[in-house]
Amino acid sequence: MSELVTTRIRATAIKLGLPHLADALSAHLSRAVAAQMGYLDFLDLLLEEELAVREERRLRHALRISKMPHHKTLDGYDFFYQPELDPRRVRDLATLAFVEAKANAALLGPPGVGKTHIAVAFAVAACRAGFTIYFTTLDDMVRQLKAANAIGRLAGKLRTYLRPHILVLDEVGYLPLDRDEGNLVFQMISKRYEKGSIILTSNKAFSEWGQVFGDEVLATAILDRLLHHCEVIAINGPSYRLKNRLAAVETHVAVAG
Ligand SMILES: Nc1ncnc2c1ncn2[C@@H]1O[C@H](COP(=O)(O)OP(=O)(O)OP(=O)(O)O)[C@@H](O)[C@H]1O
Repeated sequence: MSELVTTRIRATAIKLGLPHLADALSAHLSRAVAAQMGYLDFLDLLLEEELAVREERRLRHALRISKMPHHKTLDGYDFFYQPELDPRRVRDLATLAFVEAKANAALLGPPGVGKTHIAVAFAVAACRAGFTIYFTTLDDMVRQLKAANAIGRLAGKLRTYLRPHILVLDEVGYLPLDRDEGNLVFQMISKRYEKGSIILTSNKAFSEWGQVFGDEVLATAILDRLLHHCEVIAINGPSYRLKNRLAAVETHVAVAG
């Protein structure tokens, strides 16, 4: 192909918003010539690669704006460390049927068992599948909603938590809320009810949520909406944060003995 035509295709690709195709054209041409590729295969290769590059860019952007603290996946989760947790159940949930159904998932258990890890793994899988995610701790969300409410901007701020397909609500129960704060959480949960998924993590049993939200009636109303369509996973095991420390102590005891 003449240099003139290549230059024209590159310019057209840029005008059409296909910058990767423009960049990679020469390299692809050489490969196509070397492999004696047919016209259709060549076009297929160009379009597939443009799509892959776009998808990668979309994913990077979506992960960045999700505010997730990391992007861990189930591949990095050691199920042997939590033998009471059924890996099939967790992997089933990672297929995201509950997200399609606009249902919720709750991960309950003591500190360090990997509740956030698994919540993020679900969210990363969902992000790959094209769902939008927003990650927050309960405490941070309440602070943001309170500040917005104080200046008459509650409705706008609520939208941050209502818009994404999935809201990851981390660390429910770590700090108790007063009744007004609990009420802000209720507003968010009732507006999301059957409209979008919440994946939450909590170190408190549902029976203790009255203390978390500063009011038994309010906690019941929140739980009623949250649990109507909800997958609950309880992880009862040791903290992974202590794994190496416990192993070191055991070695020390064995050596000393
Ligand atoms: N079974 C596991 N396999 C691999 N890594 C794990 C496992 N469990 C936890 N971790 C890791 O241990 C650290 C703590 O886990 P994570 O924050 O998910 O726990 P958590 O249950 O949410 O704790 P907390 O309630 O204190 O926030 C993270 O780095 C996480 O990736």
